[in-house]
Order: sequence, then structure tokens, then C-alpha cells
Amino acid sequence: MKENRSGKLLIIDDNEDLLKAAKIFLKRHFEQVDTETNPGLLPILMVNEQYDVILLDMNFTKDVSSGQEGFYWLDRILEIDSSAVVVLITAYGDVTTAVKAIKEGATDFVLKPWENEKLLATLHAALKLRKSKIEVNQLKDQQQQLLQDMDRKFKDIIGHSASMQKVFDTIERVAATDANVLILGENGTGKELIARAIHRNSKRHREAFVGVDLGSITSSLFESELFGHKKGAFTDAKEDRAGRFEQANKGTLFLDEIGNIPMALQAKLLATLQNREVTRVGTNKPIPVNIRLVSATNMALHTMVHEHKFRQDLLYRLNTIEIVLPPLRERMEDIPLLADHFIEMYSKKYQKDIRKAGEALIKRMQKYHWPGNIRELQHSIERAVIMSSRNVLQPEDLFTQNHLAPEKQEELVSLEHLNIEDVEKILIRKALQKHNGHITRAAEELGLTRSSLYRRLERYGL
Ligand SMILES: Nc1ncnc2c1ncn2[C@@H]1O[C@H](COP(=O)(O)OP(=O)(O)OP(=O)(O)O)[C@@H](O)[C@H]1O
Repeated sequence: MKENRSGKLLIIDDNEDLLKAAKIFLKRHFEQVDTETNPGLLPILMVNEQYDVILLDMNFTKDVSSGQEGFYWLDRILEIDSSAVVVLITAYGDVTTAVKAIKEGATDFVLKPWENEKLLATLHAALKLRKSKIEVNQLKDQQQQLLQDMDRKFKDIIGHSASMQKVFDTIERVAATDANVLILGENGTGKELIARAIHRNSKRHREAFVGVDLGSITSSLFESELFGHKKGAFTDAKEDRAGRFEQANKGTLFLDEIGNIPMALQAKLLATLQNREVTRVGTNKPIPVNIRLVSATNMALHTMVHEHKFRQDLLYRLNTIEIVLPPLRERMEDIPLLADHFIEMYSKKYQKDIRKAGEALIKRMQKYHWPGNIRELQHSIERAVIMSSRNVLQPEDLFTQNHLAPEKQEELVSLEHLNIEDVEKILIRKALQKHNGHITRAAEELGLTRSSLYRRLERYGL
């Protein structure tokens, strides 16, 4: 009768006859059985294959009785993979060493010479343990994600304009359904905020909200980031890893900058969404996933479809519901509310007594074009709150600063008074201006990733 064999075993023992016999017997019961006489090869073997159970001899000839070499290799194995399951092979009558080894992290031991049936029972139990260790690790990943999510403060979504009211209305209608939502809008218009609001108001709100910024992942890592990988699937794959799809299981997956996903991967993403299962890189075993997908981009996806840069069938999967967030310059009536909101927030944070934005400042803000949208407004107010010594903010608190009047500032400074940081600032401003605050394009021009551009914007207060 054919048994459903699973589990990869590695046996390390310096007795070749024992290895041969064990392999012949165990191959009938497990998916893969590798053997090796030289424990020195353990690290390489473990990088190349993800073993479920390692059967390790405690007494190599070099140090026959004390098991010291066995202890050394046990440590090394656990160092390489802390969830490795190691079963020791010990000589008859050496139970004390075995007990000590179990205290140090081994799972179980078998006595030499062994009875095949007993060995089998021990290995099956070890395999079960391995499976639950892997599950626990996945749960830990999910938990981590949940904690990170809780750490982030949910900020109120401000917007009285008709266009924002329409957005709120759509969120209310779709949140409770499992429909995929595509959010379109320029940088800083609040796409992520809306995605979180959809999650918070959905039936999945107790589960994880997992966000992935596809704009800051190099294309070689896209696949493993989204779908996970098996240890050894590529050079840096040191451990089995669940991808974002698995981490978001039962919750919401937010794919930001979806327009950046390479054509080759679009097909895999589509298949994943259609079949509701992911296949980790380096495996061919599909894992079922249950996610609600919210995606966002500042790119013109519909145009990209016409230009054959984005698959139409994928777009139709993503945009069951489409939400278009208007740029701030098209809803200037929201500026007073937003200004009050951020002034209150930062006054509290920096313990200042700033009550509001004066009328002149509001008017001035309503004339500015805000290429970086609400993010730019938020940062400008934060800076003004820190710097101002007034109770009511005035235009000069925001608009005399370099960041909102870049054109004039740069012409005035001569290069010899600049340091590298100053030059960097100027280049960043120029790139942002040139691309109308479009972070991805500015980053591309500067040769930076989006996340490192964001880091610089934060650091320089731009
Ligand atoms: N309507 C709003 N009310 C209050 N704060 C807002 C609003 N919209 C955006 N913000 C704030 O502006 C900042 C940028 O928003 P968010 O990150 O959601 O924008 P985004 O469109 O996802 O940006 P990007 O495309 O650059 O990733 C955040 O700090 C967010 O809290």
C-alpha cells in the first residue's frame, strides 16, 4: 500500500553502513532522506535544503564517549535554524548525555542499535512538532503585523468638500462587503488612510491589515515579498517565510503603488486572486488564502492598460470598486479644517499653545497648489508649529520657509557655501518640482528608492 509520504530528513552519522540501512528503510516512509558522514557539511546542507528533522549522531569517532562534538553540532544547527527539530542518535547506556542534549534544545533521542518501528514513531512525532513550529512562526509573523498596525495611530479623515463626502459615502457602502477596492490619487492625498478606514469598517477589522509598498521593493524581491519563499529558494532565503498574502490571511491586504508591479508578476498576482491560493517561491504547493484586497496607485492605470503596461484582466479584478481621491488643490474648501486638525495635533505633540491659522494664512494656503497634497500641508504645519512663537499662525510661518518658496531660494545661494546636505536638498526640491510632487518619478530621477527619498524628505523637513 502506498503511504502519503511527507517530511525531509537528514541523517548525520559517521557509520556508513548505518546510514545505508537507515536510508533504505526510511525512504519508504518519508518524502526525502539525505545522509552525510561529515557533520562539517551541515551548514551548507541546511542552506540548500529545508530539513524537517535532522537525525544527529552524538558520538563521532573523533570524540567517542563524551558526545562533545554532538553538542557542538546541535548548537550550530539551532543557531542556523532556531526551529530545527533534531533527534539524537546515542549509544546504548548513554541516556545522561541524551537528557542533557534535550535540555539544550534537541527534540528527542533514539538509542543505537534501534528498532525500526520505534525509530519511525519517534520521527513521525518529530515531524509533527516541526509542522507546529512552522505554524507558530507564521502566527508570530501575523501577530507582529497586527502589533505594528495597532502601534500606528489612526488619524481622523478630514474632508467636508463634496468630493470627499462622496468618498466617505463609497467607503460606507463597500467596507462591509469583500469587494476589491482600487484607490486612485496623487501622492499624499490619503490613499493609505482610506484603505485603513475600509479595513476598520469591515467585518475583518479584528484581523490584520497588511500593507505593502510595491514602490519601495526591488523587482527581484516582489515575488517573495508577496507570495513568500521556501528557505534556499534564492541566495538570501535563509528561512521559510510567509509572504504578505499569507500574513494578511482573513484580514485585508493593501497593495500600495500597484502600478509598479512588473508585467511578469501581474499574471501570478491575477492567478492568486482568481484561485485564492498562493504558491511560495521555490515550492509548487498552493496554500489557500482568504484576503480582502485594497490597492492604490498614483499612476494612470487605465492609460497603462492601453499602453500594454498593465493587464486589463488584472485591472478588472482590482477595481470592482474604484475610489478617486481628489488632489488638495481641487478641494481648497477643506484647507481650514485640515489646518485646524494638524495645528491641534502638533500643538499637543510639541506642547505649544497655538490655537489656529489666521485668516491671511488660510487665504495664502488656498492659493498654493500643494503638489505634495495633504502630506505636504501636514509637514508644513508641523514645522510651523515647532518654529512659531505666535498663538495664531501667519503666512510667514509657513511661506517664508525654504520649502514653500523653493524657486527663489536656490538662485540666491552660491555653491561654495553649500555642504553635501544642502546640495542634496536642492536636488530633491528640483526633482519634486519638476515632477509635480510625484514621489516615484522624482525618486527615479534622483536614483533613489521611494523609501529612501521619503527618509530624506523627513530628515530635511521638505
Ligand atoms: N483627509 C485627511 N485627513 C487628515 N489627514 C489626512 C487626510 N488625508 C491624508 N492625510 C494625512 O496625510 C498623510 C499622507 O496620507 P497617505 O499616506 O494616506 O497618502 P497616500 O495617498 O497613501 O500617499 P502616497 O501615495 O505618497 O503613499 C498621512 O499622514 C495622512 O494621515
